[in-house]
Amino acid sequence: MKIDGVASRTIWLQPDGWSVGILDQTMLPHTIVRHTLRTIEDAAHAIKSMQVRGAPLIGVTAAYGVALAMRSDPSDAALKQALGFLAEQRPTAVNLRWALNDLEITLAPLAPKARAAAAYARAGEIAEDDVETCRSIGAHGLRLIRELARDKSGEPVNILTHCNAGWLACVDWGTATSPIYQAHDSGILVHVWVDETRPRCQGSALTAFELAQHGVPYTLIADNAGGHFMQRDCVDMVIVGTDRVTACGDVANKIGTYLKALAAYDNGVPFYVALPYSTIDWSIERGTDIPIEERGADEVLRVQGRLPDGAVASVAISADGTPVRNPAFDVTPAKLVTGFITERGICEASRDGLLSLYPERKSAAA
Ligand SMILES: CSC[C@@H](O)[C@@H](O)C(=O)COP(=O)(O)O
Repeated sequence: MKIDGVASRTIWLQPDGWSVGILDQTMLPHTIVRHTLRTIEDAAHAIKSMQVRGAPLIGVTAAYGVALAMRSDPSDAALKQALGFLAEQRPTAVNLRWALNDLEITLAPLAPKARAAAAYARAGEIAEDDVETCRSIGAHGLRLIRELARDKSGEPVNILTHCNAGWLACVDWGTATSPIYQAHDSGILVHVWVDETRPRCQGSALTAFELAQHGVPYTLIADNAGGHFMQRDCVDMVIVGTDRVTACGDVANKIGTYLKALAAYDNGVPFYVALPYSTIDWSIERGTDIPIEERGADEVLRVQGRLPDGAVASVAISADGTPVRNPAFDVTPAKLVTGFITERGICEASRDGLLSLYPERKSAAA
């Protein structure tokens, strides 16, 4: 997708052929800052500090992190350490572990001297695969939006989304936003309700930014406003992303997603979750078994924004010493999800639904 009219990705190999460029998402929307990752520590820091974030992008960054590690030490011990170190940076998005597992399977059988080149090649493939996967998610989701548009008599289809499951969370296109971009590009009128998504404001800082850059009409709303707009018939569908879907279809996503799903259920609004195959955790049955990341109190106690003089600053919004809990994700039970939009098509949010699209998993999931 584009920033200021220039085709951009969230992560790329630099022209030197080994260091890795990223867009720093902690500085958006106020400043466009790009960094270069040169070591595994740089990659781990980028994931932990959320310079890169979003389930698919975390996975791609981890893959490049292994490549950077193999460049300096391709031994068995270094490989094991790199995989363990990167895995512990963020616990909920299963794509991180999925990518590391893939790299382990690719690299472990190789002679150490072959590992760095193989790791770069595989990281590049994972990145390209993510682009194609997200493009396909969009093509399938577009059918749903097109159907809704038929009943709108020229009015826009109103889609609510939570957090950022856009191209900034992936390499390109996004998961939840890909159907929206493809609908917009094919001339269907769409309008997006963008949840602010406290505490880190991925909605106001990132989703609003990327929709504006692509020219998609949107309105930013406070997190608590979604239910109100659903009651007033202002939301035709909800599309969100996810960090992990269990084998029976429970969905972990950014904190607050569950409340949106409840409101959608109560108001008969279709609630779709867009995801790539790498987000399905076939080893977990119930959403309650998904590890939920707890983040620092400052994210709740403070907000970051731009001051009148243009400087970006963080300010306190609560009294010093205020006790805080800050779970970064919640779980939406499958029964509240209308369907999954995947790169293979759309299915019911259930074990049978998932297996209808991924029949090769039948023996593993039995
Ligand atoms: C396609 S991204 C899907 C999810 O990763 C996204 O909705 C989300 O919750 C991101 O959380 P974040 O904490 O910003 O990494």
